[in-house]
Amino acid sequence: MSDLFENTARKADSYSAQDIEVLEGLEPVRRRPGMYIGGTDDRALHHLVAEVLDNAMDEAVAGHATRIDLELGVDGTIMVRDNGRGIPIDDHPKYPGKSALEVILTTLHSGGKFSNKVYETSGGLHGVGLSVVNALSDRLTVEVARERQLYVQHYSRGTPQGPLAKQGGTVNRRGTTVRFHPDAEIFGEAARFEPHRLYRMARSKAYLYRGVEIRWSCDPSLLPEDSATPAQETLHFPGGLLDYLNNALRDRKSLTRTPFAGQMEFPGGQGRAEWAVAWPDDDEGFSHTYCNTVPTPQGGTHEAGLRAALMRGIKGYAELTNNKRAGQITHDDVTGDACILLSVFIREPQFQGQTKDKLATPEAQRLVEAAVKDHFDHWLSGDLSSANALMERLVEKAEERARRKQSKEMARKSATRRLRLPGKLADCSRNAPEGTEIFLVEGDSAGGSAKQARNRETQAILPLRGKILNVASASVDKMKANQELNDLVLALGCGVGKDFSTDKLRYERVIIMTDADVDGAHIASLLMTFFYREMPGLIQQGHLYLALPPLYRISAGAKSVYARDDAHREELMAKTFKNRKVEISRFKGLGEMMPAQLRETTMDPSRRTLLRVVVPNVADPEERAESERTRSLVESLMGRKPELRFRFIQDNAKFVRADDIDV
Ligand SMILES: Nc1ncnc2c1ncn2[C@@H]1O[C@H](COP(=O)(O)OP(=O)(O)OP(=O)(O)O)[C@@H](O)[C@H]1O
Repeated sequence: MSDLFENTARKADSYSAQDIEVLEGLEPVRRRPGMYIGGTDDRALHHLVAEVLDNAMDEAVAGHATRIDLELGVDGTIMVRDNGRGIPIDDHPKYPGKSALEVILTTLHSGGKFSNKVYETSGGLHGVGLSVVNALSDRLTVEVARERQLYVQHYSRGTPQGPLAKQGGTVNRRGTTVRFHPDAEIFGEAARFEPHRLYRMARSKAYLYRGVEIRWSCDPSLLPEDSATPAQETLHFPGGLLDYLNNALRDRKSLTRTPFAGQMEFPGGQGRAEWAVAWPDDDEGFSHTYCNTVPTPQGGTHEAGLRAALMRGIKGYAELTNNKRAGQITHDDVTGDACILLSVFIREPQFQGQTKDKLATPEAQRLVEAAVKDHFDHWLSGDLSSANALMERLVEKAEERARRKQSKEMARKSATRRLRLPGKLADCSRNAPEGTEIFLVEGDSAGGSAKQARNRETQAILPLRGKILNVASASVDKMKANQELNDLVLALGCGVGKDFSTDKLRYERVIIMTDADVDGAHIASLLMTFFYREMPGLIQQGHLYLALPPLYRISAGAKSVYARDDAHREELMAKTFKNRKVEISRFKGLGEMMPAQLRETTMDPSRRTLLRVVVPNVADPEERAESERTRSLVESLMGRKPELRFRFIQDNAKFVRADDIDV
């Protein structure tokens, strides 16, 4: 033991300035690629291409390039070429003797998109994309054709392999070409680009900006035999997002004669939005949104703006046509099953993270909503038969939902009547399970206090008499004959074993509330074992909780506080009542507490602490081993030794994650 302390002490001693690393240049990218491209998996690998393609797109959207080539070579090399201005190759004023190109490729946060001077709206904004791709490629070559000269520089893992070299004159060429091959040290030997993903990426870029032609090509040997992805295609869509939508829908039927599509400049040169929305008859919707041609798979403020405009338009139309049935239509009815394409171009967008999955610019919501709203109103009133067909479907959806809800409530009510609930259950008065809870308490006297302490509307009490049967060591017949367990199953309503279904669960939360002593812990563990074996779904879906009643009341003068256990008591005495004379009373059980105390400490949702009971999920490969461990632990603990059980509960209580604690 003392050796251990000495070693630890020595380690602490030797922790000094020399342990503090400062990562220079592109080293942090290679050391922590996840921070820059969200991981090293397939998605991250393809993100490299997006970074380079986005630069070419920015150049096109800014009006300087009209053509982009994207090529996947047989050895997995990517080439992106544009006919734009070309990355500047003159010396950078801050780094004499180094070209701007080299600075861009070897320095994080260098770029021309921090202001709106060179690019009005751009997908790039952090000035790291190209340097990150460079850092994570074992080979990268840039060619820049500017002012009739071709310049070339080679890199490997972020380091230049020679100076920027003049390669001679070019008459017809201009623009930037980047060729790179991802580093297997980072992405693994098996990492491969998937042609169909790259093709789709190129195609959506072409849809997003009509002014560009993207030439896609890939070595045919890389395509699977029956692949729908072409080896070569020139992508150019003068119809923009409407082309995109028509292509995505193909011959699926829509509720309206034409999709709702349009584009609009934002006032004051703040950018613009383009959209295309269809409501397919089959209700199989999707939503693809973009900002400055960067896909935002998690949506964001621009998408929220579009959804709000559509919702407001529908509500307005319902009012205009005096449609009384439309009152219950929700956002989800309007846009949940729609096919949505939205592309915005705005200055200085704010995204979440370098992979830019979600747009966070707050104004985007207002801008998009205002841009779309009038168009939508006109569109609805311009084709009444389409508008009415759409309204009819939305009303149907809302009514269907209301019917389902009602029948669920009815089922619960009639189930209550039919079931003849156990006589000792003090049920709550609310009919729907949402927001309700049932407390399983130990014995009639605790049950009495709990009944007085509860909120009648949402809290039900089921007192269980004495120790319930230990299901881990009982036969099925014995279990079926057990009155306490039968009452419990009846009260919950959700069935048991194979018949279990959370849909029928009569309460949102099932809370085990036993005394804060060894006996209480034993009963709690018996109940948990029962649920674990007979209603595992109840635990997996997060319905089972443990209440944490106090064991002590500590008071001095008018002030009193409650402590869960001995350690908590000591902590409170030291913190709250330093050197003061205190009176400590120990509760013999919940039945001894005043209802007001029980409410305040254990039952009132706004003041209590609950522990959610969690188990590893056997269906999840990563949790399977852990799940197996839990199973054998329960089996072995629920046999003969109460002390072990008590420890089991305490240990588990300690391991509950913070987000599982419901205060
Ligand atoms: N194809 C290109 N044509 C012209 N300039 C380019 C091109 N690619 C990159 N650049 C210049 O290099 C700079 C740095 O590019 P990089 O990809 O590293 O970052 P970014 O695009 O500014 O921002 P982000 O990190 O968000 O992608 C750009 O801002 C632009 O000035």
